Order: sequence, then C-alpha cells, then structure tokens
Amino acid sequence: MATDVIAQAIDLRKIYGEGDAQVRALDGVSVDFGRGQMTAIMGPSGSGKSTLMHCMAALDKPTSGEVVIDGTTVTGLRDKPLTKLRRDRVGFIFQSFNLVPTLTAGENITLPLDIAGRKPDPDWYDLVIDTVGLRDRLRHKPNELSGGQQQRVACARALVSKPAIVFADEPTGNLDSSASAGILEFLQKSVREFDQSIVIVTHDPIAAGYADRVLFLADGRIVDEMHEPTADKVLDRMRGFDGSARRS
Ligand SMILES: Nc1ncnc2c1ncn2[C@@H]1O[C@H](COP(=O)(O)OP(=O)(O)OP(=O)(O)O)[C@@H](O)[C@H]1O
Repeated sequence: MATDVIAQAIDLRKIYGEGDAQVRALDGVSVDFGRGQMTAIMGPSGSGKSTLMHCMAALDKPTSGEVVIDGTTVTGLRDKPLTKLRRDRVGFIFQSFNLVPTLTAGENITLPLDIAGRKPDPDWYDLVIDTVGLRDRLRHKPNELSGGQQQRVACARALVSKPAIVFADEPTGNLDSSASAGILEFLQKSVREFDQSIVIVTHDPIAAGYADRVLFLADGRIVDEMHEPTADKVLDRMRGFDGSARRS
C-alpha cells in the first residue's frame, strides 16, 4: 500500500439475501482512500454507500474482498483485534449524532477513550475543542445543545483519539444549512490543517463540494470519480443517475 493511501477496498462484495431476493449491495468495489484527504461518497438511494462505509469502518463484514486500514488487513481479524482497531484507529460520525443523553458534552467526547482506559493527548484535545468551538458547552447535556452543537460534539468524539481515518455517514443529514456549513468547515479544517483522513457519505452536492475527491456509486459499483469538486459540478454529474438498484 502506498504511503499516501490510508485505507483500501479490494474487490469488495456484499450480497444480501438469496435466490430471487438476492441484492448485490457491493459488486466488486476496489478503491484507495487518500491520506490527509476528504473523500465524499455519493450515489442514488440503494447504490451501496452505507454498505461500503460500514465495511470500510469494520462495522460490517463484506461477503468477499478485503479492507485494509492504515496497513492492517481488517477482513479476517478476530473479534478482539477488530474491536481494538475499531476503537483505536477508526472514528465514526453518524447522522443521528448518537450521543449518550445522561453524559455531558465533555464526557461524551472522551467516552471512547475512557472505555479504552486512555487519556486524551492534552494539546490535541484542546485543539479539537477550540476548533470545533465547544469550549463553553462542555458541561451541557446533549438535550441542552442545538443539533449543530450535538454534531460538533460527535465530531470531537470521533477525532479526539487521533484516529487513522474518520468515517461520517450523512453527517449533515439532520442539520440546517448553516449548522451543516459549520460541521463541513470543521471536517475540512481537520483534513487541511491537522492532516486527518475523512470519508463522508452524503446526498448533498454542497457537502460533497467540501471534499477533495468524490466517488460516485451506482448499483454497488464505483462508476465515476471527481477531483476538486464543486457543488455545481457534482450536481451536474448526479443528473446522470437514474436511481435504480440492481438485483440479480
Ligand atoms: N440488511 C440488509 N438486508 C438486505 N438488503 C440490504 C440490507 N442492507 C442494505 N440492503 C440493500 O443493499 C443495497 C444497498 O444499501 P445501502 O444502504 O448501502 O445503500 P445507500 O446507497 O446507502 O442508500 P441510501 O442513500 O438510501 O442510504 C440496497 O438495495 C439495500 O436495500
């Protein structure tokens, strides 16, 4: 694996169901994700975006093929090393924030590290908190925060362990445009200034416009990619899709 590649999918296939009901959610996806890059995955509903992301983040197992994260082949790992890799090397941001309601923002942010029995690197912790703009909200519970602030807590939680790669599944799907812009600017800054590697799934051409590269999925395959995208260019490209999922 080249050093500028942080994660790799090699001929990934994911088949759900059997016989007539069989769905090829991923149908031979091979792709490298760049280190220090934001990659957006786009495509019509049912094209396999979430399946690809979940397989890459070791949250789901492909039917066949390989996933490599930061030099480690994930597929075939036993449960314990897999849990450790997921905990130490991978960050995940969900559309629905997934914060623990009884914990404060600060406690939510350090929860994965606390579970692992690790302390955050103090300088990095301060940088993440200040960059995401949460310093004066750390003692608040999630229900005392706006949606955008809750998602910023989730972003800080994903980044505070300095993961090799962060996966974000529709991170702005539940946010209005101004809160979305805040999250996307933060993710972009993490990539440009802190050399993080981020993969986001999005339906939103404006969100994809923040990425360095956009991958387009259709019917479980990568059908196109775009470097240095803009929202307009992405929108044009999306008009070419018909939104159908292939069944075999
Ligand atoms: N657990 C499952 N069992 C059966 N089929 C599934 C399962 N999960 C996903 N699929 C099917 O696999 C295909 C890809 O689903 P996936 O959720 O990855 O698509 P997506 O591009 O993320 O869609 P969306 O944009 O709607 O979230 C779809 O046809 C879906 O119906």
